[in-house]
Amino acid sequence: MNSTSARNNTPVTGLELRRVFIRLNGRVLVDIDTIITPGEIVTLMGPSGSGKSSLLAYICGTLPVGGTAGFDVSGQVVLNGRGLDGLAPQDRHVGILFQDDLLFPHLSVGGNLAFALPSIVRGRLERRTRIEDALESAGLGGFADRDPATLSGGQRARVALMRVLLSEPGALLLDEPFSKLDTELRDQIRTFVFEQARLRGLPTLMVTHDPDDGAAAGGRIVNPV
Ligand SMILES: Nc1ncnc2c1ncn2[C@@H]1O[C@H](COP(=O)(O)OP(=O)(O)OP(=O)(O)O)[C@@H](O)[C@H]1O
Repeated sequence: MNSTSARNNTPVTGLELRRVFIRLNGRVLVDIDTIITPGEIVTLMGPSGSGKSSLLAYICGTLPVGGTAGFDVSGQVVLNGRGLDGLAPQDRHVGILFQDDLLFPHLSVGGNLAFALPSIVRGRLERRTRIEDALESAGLGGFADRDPATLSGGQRARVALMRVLLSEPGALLLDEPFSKLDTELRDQIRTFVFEQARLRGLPTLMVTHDPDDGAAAGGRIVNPV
């Protein structure tokens, strides 16, 4: 399924959430219809249990749908003109950053990043160069052989972001990725994440409880319903 602008027939770029409804046991958790444009950061705010993470899971293709305890969903998710519904999570090209950095403890920093590189990037040298460039741009030049356990919280957060970006996503989802960082670090990492999202023109949807995150993003603030 393709998405085109009615006016000039050019593909719509960005992340479109078309009349997305998510219900759980008859309760409407999400009712949203919006387009997040390239480089735009939209903040999704709402109380605990209001369906924010469920919406992100739906976009990623990991929401358990149907069955006795499942969610009931309708609508469409379209990324840069390509419909995502029905695609496996790994085929959607949507990157997500969570509250926990989820770095693999048994791999080096470089090993963690290598894991994310698209398989089309072949050749040891090319892979190594991409990893080193990513670390350099995160202010972590020379960290490839480090054990993640020896990194600070801020360094780990930067590696986690680079791991997502190396997978070359078409959109970025942020599920409260700053909430476990202390205030000063939180400001730094938040600024870095937003800079990278804008630099790469990624439509970005950020879930948060914290109004400061929304203010720092400086964009639209939406609610699940
Ligand atoms: N796998 C699941 N199976 C059944 N119910 C679920 C599942 N995941 C979440 N829920 C329920 O769906 C509702 C929405 O949860 P969700 O995690 O999307 O909310 P949230 O707004 O992200 O909450 P929080 O801010 O606390 O993370 C809650 O009532 C939750 O208990």
